[in-house]
Formats: sequence, C-alpha cells, structure tokens
Amino acid sequence: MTSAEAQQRLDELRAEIARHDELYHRQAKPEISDFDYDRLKRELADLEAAWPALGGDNSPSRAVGDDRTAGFKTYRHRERMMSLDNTYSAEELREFHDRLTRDLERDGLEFVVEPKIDGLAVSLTFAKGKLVRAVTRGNGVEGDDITANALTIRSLPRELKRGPDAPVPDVIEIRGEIYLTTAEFQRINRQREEEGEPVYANPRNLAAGTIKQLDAREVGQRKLEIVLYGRGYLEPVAALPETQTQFHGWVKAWGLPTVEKFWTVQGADAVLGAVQELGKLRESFAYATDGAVVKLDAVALQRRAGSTSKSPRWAMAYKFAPDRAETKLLNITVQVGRTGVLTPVAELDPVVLAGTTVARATLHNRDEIARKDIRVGDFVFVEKAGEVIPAVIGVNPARRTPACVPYVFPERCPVCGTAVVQIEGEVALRCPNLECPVQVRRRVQHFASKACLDIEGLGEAMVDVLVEKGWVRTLSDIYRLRRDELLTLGKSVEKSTDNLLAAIEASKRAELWRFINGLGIPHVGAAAAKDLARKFRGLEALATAQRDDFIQNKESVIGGIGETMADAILTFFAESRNRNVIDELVRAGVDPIVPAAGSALAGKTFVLTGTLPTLTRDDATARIEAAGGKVSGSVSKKTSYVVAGEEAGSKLEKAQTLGVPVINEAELLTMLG
Ligand SMILES: NC(=O)c1ccc[n+]([C@@H]2O[C@H](COP(=O)([O-])OP(=O)(O)OC[C@H]3O[C@@H](n4cnc5c(N)ncnc54)[C@H](O)[C@@H]3O)[C@@H](O)[C@H]2O)c1
Ligand SMILES: [Zn+2]
Repeated sequence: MTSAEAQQRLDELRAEIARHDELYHRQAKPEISDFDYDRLKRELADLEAAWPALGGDNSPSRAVGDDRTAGFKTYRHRERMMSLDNTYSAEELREFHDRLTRDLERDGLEFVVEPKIDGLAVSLTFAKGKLVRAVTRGNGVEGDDITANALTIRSLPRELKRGPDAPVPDVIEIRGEIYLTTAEFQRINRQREEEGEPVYANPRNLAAGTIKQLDAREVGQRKLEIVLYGRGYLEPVAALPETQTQFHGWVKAWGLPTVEKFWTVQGADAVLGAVQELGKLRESFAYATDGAVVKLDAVALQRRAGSTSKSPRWAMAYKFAPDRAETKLLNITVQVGRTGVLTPVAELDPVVLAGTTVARATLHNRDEIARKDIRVGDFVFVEKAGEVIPAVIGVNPARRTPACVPYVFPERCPVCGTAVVQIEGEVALRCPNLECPVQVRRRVQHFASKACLDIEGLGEAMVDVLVEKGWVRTLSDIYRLRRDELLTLGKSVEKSTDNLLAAIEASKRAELWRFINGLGIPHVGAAAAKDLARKFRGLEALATAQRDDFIQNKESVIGGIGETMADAILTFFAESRNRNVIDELVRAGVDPIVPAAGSALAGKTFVLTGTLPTLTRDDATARIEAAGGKVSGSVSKKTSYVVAGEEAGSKLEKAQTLGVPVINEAELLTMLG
C-alpha cells in the first residue's frame, strides 16, 4: 500500500465510522451490526498504527462517540466518562493482562470480570446522599441532562442508604447503564408492530431512543431499568474505595441496583475462565450483555496505569461475537403496516441460531436489500446476538447461482395494488392508499381499541369481518353500519348486533382525546392526545392547526408536544383524505366531549411540592381551583398530577413510586391555558 492509498482508505474509514457513530449514538438507529462496526474500527486503528504520519487528530479512533441531542440541557461531568478498548480475541485479552503485569512490574494482579451491559451509559450525581442529576455520556466531557427521564425509573432510589458498610461521600458520580429488560423490549415491539411502525432491532437502541424523548410521561410508559457499577468524581478523596470489588459492595449497600454477578480473580487463565462462565450465564440475566469488562481490581494500580484520550489502560472489554449462520433465502415477502409502511421480510430455510430456530428475519427496507444485493435463492448470513432480532447481514457470493436475479422491490402495494410512494426524508416505502384493506383493518382496530374509543363488541376479529365485507372502508363507516346487513352475519346475532350498535352510538360522545388518539397519527399516543385535546378543544381545530400553534421560536408551545410530533401532526392533516375523515366523522354525528372552558382541570387533583419558580403556593392553588381542579395535601393513587419545584421532597418520591405523573410549573401553566 502506498502512502496515497493509505490516506485514501483512512479518509474513507474515518468518514464511514463517523457516519455510523452519528446513527448509533445520536439517532439510536444503527445500520450495521456492532461486530461489523468494530471491524471497521479495528481496520482504522491498524492503519493509523502503520501510518503514524498520516495525521488523525480528529479521527473517531481518538474520541468517544457523542450522544448529545437537541432539546436537552448539557451538563459537564466532574470526571470524564470514557469508552473501553475492546477485543473479540482471547489472545488479546491475555496480552492486556501481560502488558499490565509488565508495566506495573507486578505478578499475580487481581482483576474483576463484570458483565458488559448493552445499554446506555449514564452518570448519576449524588450530593450528600441525594440524587441530584442524571447525565448521558455525551462526548465524555459533557452530556445531556436527562434527570427528569431518569426519575421515571422506578427501581432507582432517590437517596443512598446509609449504613456501617459503606460511607456516603459528600459528592459522588456513580456510573452505570440504563437498559430495558427483554420482556419490556418485546412488549413494546409487539405494540409497534401492531401499529405498523418499524420495530427496534435491539433493546439497546430502544432504551437509547426512549431516554432521549422530551416528554418524561412518554418515557414513564416504557419501563426503563438501571444498573450501576462504576465511579466517577468523588469527594472527599479520602472516601475512595480500595478496590473495584469493594466498590461493588458499596453500591449494593447504598441500595442501588448492581450487576447480577461479577468475579474477582487472579491471573490470565482465571480471567478467561470467568469470561467463559459469564458467556454461559448471561442468557439468564435480565439485561442484554454484549461481553465482559475486565478491570484491574486495585484502585491505586488503576491510577498508576492511567488512561489514553479515550479509554482507561486498566480495563478491557472482551466482546462475544454474535452467532452467525448461513442458510438459504427462500423468499422475500412484503408486509404492510397501519401507516402503510412496507416492510420486507426474509423467509429462510430454518436454521438454529443462539439457541432458537430462525425462519424469518427482517430485511429493513428496499435500500438495505439493494445495498447488500440480496436475491431470492441466495445463501445468506443471518446473525443474532442475545435479544437482537435476527437480521440478514449479507450474502455468500460464492454460492450464488445464475438463476438468482436481482430482487425488484414491488412498485405496487402487495395488498391493494396502489403504486407505492416514498416520503421525503424517509427510507420506508408506503402504500399511500388510506383505503388499503390491511391499513383500514389496522386503523379501525386501533380506533375501536381500549386505548381509543373502547367500543365493546368491535374487537379485532369483528373488524376483520366488517372490512372484508366491504362495509367499513373509513373510520366514519363505523357510524353508518346497517342493522339489516349486520344481521346477515349469522343466526342469533340479533342481541349482539344491537349491543354493538348501542356501543357505537354511545362512542359518538366519547372524550375528545380518545378520538385524537384513535386517528393513529404517527408518534401521537394517549398522553399527547390529552394535551392536544386540552389545547384545541375540537377535531376541526386540530385538523387545521398551523406550525406556530405547536412551535414558536423553536420552543414547544404545548407541553409534551415537541417538533417530531408537531411535524407528524401537520403531515398527517396535510393529506386531504385524513382531513376528510374528520369531516365525515362529524357528519356521521360524532360529537366529542370537550371539557368546558374554565374547567380545563375539572375532576383533576393536584399536589404541590417544593418551591415553584414564579408562582407562590397560594397563587398556584387559586389558579388550579379557578380552572375547576382540586389541590390536595397528600399524594395517593387518585392524585392526577404532582407539581414539583426546587427541593421537592418526599411527595415527589411518593408520586414516583405510585406512578403519578410529575409536572413542573411550565407544564401546569400550559394546562391552565
Ligand atoms: N452498529 C453501529 O453502527 C455502531 C456504531 C457506533 C458504536 N457501536 C457500538 O458501540 C460501542 C462503542 O461505543 P462505546 O464507546 O460506548 O464503547 P463500548 O460500548 O464498547 O464500551 C464502553 C461502554 O461500555 C459500557 N459498559 C457496560 N457495562 C460496563 C461495565 N461493567 N463496566 C464499564 N463499562 C461498561 C459503558 O457505558 C461504557 O461507556 C461498541 O460496542 C460498538 O460496537 C456500534
Ligand atoms: Zn395497499
């Protein structure tokens, strides 16, 4: 390789890695597997080592991947948050051990082997034992302040337990990982699938995407968890633990969630033994792990070993390679979701991967298939790591036969035949036909479901029948169902038909937010629907809203409705057919209940705690009561909201344990209108 060639490859690699860093850390939407990413990183490191003259001060090999995103205040860590050097090779793990033995001139070094939790790094600051702040890693120097979102984590204590076994320092940054359990990951993905939204590829991406939502109430609807294992800044320095093993004991004594298991061992063989044991045990852990972290146990030795610009020299991540198998791609099918998104799915010759039989795998979208040139009849590599959804990562070109022709993505919806479209800025292709039977079915099912109009008797099976018969093509058709037609559905359906028609009739007077939720606007869930109902007080007003009804000077006007949601709402109603749905619903007699003006808070109970920035307690109470709400002194399950200010105390804690929504003064003022 000439110097010019090396330079060219370096430039390519640096650009490519920077792009994947952005996708992974900031957008939580990686395009390639960690394994492939780590390979690119390794190639870069090797090239940089071979060509030290070819610069690279700004190289991604020198920096920590940056997760900072718009909408959050940033906060400077008192001590930097680092990344870890990683390897997939046992041999290199040995070299790490031998290097430290040499550098520290000491035999029989002790190491701690911990699970490497595949979540999102977070730093918690406790001052005088109280949790005051949660911050993401960011660029290592400063991160996003996600305190409000972290407070939705029920297993996170607000205060460190004091006891004889663990001194509570004046100030300490405790590092750990925010994650989603496998069960919660699957629950959310199932729901997304039902709603025709793309599913998340793994729990890590979903956790990362969740913690960066701007509405803490939306975050609270996904059950995030946390585990703590590391230490940042600490004051006074005399309170430093002697070993990492001791620190784990403290974390536990303070009452914080700790890693499920760790090993304290001596020598390279024992380290590898522990890593192997972890490899077997990790399937039983509540969180996804992508490897082991091996750390020098003695804190004094850690300090002697020091760190590079990016990672400590006293620790190393050993990553487990994902399970990979080769199998034949029998077919590609295309599914249509509620919002019309077309998702290609690989139908595979069944193969065993990471302990389960895999017969289908996601192909993401048209661009992915084209980029990897995946063809029906190819032998493909399928990969699955832990809880990750199996994915086709590429083809084996050596086994391609001439009969395999390039895959042509359907230009028409496989269900209704309408020409598909691509919305600007999206990779997905959609069937734009709002009357497409699959979409109609999913939309009507959503509209009638418990979270929306809650129409009894209009379950998924019934909706299927109505759509199949052609009686329901749009939401408003529900309100035009004919008794005589329904009676043709079978014998002795008279009673159930009358019940169904009565339930449908009653739903015309449901609360406004239920209709808003029922429209199926992307990104708009129940919490947002309630905010929108309070603000717009009618379907037509919402349908004709302008951008500045949502966002002014880049600031959100309606608490809880950020830019993504505002755009989704405007795009939705820019489609004339969606606006027609509103007109038709109104014409069909739909007349949602809107809380009367001046009683915006009717039936709601508030509890105030802490000092609010501008309102006194009496002011706040008077304004809540004027709007028809009640103010109570203690938090219970019946409390609608806790309004928390500076130095909020036990009431805030109680609200969090009971799952009562917590709002700040600004959100209260928005509710008051
Ligand atoms: N697929 C992609 O496109 C893509 C892009 C960028 C990064 N990545 C992946 O992200 C990672 C790189 O990011 P990184 O800098 O966070 O490195 P890393 O994840 O390899 O290691 C550092 C992180 O490990 C975490 N960690 C988990 N358990 C730990 C424990 N017990 N002790 C200490 N730390 C622990 C910490 O949050 C720490 O920040 C790599 O795994 C890489 O594969 C993937
Ligand atoms: Zn269609």
